[in-house]
Amino acid sequence: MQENKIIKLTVRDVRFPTSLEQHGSDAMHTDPDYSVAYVVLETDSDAALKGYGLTFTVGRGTEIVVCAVKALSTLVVGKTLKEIVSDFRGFYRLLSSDGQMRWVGPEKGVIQLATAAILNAVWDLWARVEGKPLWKLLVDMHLKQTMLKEGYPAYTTSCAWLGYTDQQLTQLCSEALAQGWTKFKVKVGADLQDDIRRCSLIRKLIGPNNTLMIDANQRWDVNEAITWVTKLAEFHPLWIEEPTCPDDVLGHASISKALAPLGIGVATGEQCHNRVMFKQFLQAAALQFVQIDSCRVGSVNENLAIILMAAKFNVPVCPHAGGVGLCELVQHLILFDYISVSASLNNRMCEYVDHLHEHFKSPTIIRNAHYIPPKDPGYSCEMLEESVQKHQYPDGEVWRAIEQQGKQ
Ligand SMILES: C[C@H](O)[C@@H](O)CC(=O)C(=O)O
Ligand SMILES: [Mg+2]
Repeated sequence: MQENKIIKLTVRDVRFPTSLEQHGSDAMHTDPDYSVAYVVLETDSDAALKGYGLTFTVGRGTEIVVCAVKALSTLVVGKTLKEIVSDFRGFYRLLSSDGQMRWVGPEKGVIQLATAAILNAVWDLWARVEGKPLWKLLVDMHLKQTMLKEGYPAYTTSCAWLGYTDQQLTQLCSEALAQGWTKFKVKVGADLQDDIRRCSLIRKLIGPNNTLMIDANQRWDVNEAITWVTKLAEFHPLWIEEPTCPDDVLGHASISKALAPLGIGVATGEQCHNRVMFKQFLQAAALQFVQIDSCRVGSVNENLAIILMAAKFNVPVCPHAGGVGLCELVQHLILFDYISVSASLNNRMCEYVDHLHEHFKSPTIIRNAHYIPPKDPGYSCEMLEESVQKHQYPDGEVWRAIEQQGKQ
């Protein structure tokens, strides 16, 4: 953005004689003349570029607001737009909390109306500089910008699949740490001693401040889940995922209740078959992390409903993406959740597994353990035709080769 130094502020008292025809009259304001204190900001960059702002008044008194605008104008003139918008909160406070002016407010009455007129002009100027109507500037700003710049936080499951050896686990986890990953999911549930060893290994590798999650893929019954996870509590997992049968809403509620004092939440959703199930899980406080899945329920439509319900219950959405193509698709949904629904990254992250992306036309882009918003049109579902042909079952060359090997 250009600097756009504000070099001049003019303010005028503009009144319309609406009282003559009783337009706008009410029980208390019987003779309003609709009026504005009208502000124009000029910049040094382009004579045609101006910011226009106003505040509404009802006739007499507008001159007092005009005076207040003039009194505040010294806080604006001489500042660059860049300076203002890079610390808009600071600028807002400068205007609303000026050490001497605030006595005739603070943040109310004439001084507040004057502040509104000036700030409206600054917003107008900014939107014009960006070439957007204000609503679009607002919609696009911050959240979307943050996503475009930093991406959506991801966690990795690829270091600790259940079938990996300790050596693999150590190597993959060390590599992931070096790449900037801070959140790790470990598969558990088959053998408690193995789980203790693997979780201890990972916790040592990642240190106390990184995040660990555990995933049992429905292996236990309810009481078993509680006992087992209690024994893993010393590794401080953020959540236990799919502790039991994915249809057992009340079972999940019992597990949630039992594990809450240990600071462990319950995550589920990858096998939750529709929005009604999610509704019940949410109503029963049976989960603390909603794991939407782009391919389990009825596509975007049903996932939007689930995202909105999660927001209503104030439960974070942390999508499931362990599979082929799931990362590609679900990244769109979690960006929607952040930009248009939750506006929060608190306890939120999207799963990432580092497998098979090379078969997609627009594979996910991960930078510094964050999903970078996809730019290509569409839902990122398109696969490379060559990959599809090679992997088509049972006649694709990959499967034919495997079959041949089996026969030898
Ligand atoms: C069979 C899948 O890999 C499953 O283990 C994925 C999963 O549970 C997850 O990513 O979470
Ligand atoms: Mg899982």
